Amino acid sequence: MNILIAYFSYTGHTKGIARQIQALTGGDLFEIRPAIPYPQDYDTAERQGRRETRDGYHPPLAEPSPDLSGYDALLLGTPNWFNTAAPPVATFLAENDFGGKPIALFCTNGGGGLGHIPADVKALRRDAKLLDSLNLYEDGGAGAKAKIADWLKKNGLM
Ligand SMILES: Cc1cc2nc3c(=O)[nH]c(=O)nc-3n(C[C@H](O)[C@H](O)[C@H](O)COP(=O)(O)O)c2cc1C
Repeated sequence: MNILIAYFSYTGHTKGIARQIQALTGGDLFEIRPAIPYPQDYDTAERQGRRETRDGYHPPLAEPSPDLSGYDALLLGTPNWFNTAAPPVATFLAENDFGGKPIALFCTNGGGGLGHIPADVKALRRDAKLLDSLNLYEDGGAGAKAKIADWLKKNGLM
């Protein structure tokens, strides 16, 4: 099975999870990066993120997405930003047609869990066939690998 692992990460937690998923599945990694990176100062980035999520803004991305036609499933990673997906992930979703292929979300958060991320993803892409989502606190801690493996197995991806 050909798997694409696409993710956005600001402070590195979601990136770390994406790498662990890559090690377990052998899938291809794609980092979703906004054309203009978020400011390094956390508070400034938070203010910008608050504005963008409130306005439903889709920031332009730095690179075009890989050709999705060769993949059987998409594992899509985002931090919880104000209970929704980070804006670059919203751009990625809005710009890409998955043709009904399965999408499994993985999310890292600061205590708010998945928020309404799955429902928001579904609203952006009505054609999406959403599998079970994975939800980890910050970098997932010591138990992350086992949780990731369980989630992959439950979704038939490992
Ligand atoms: C702009 C911004 C908004 C955030 N909003 C939330 C939130 O609403 N709920 C929550 O649980 N965590 C929130 N967080 C914390 C992140 O979801 C959490 O630290 C996550 O693991 C960061 O992933 P990353 O390191 O891949 O960027 C927010 C962080 C940022 C920068």
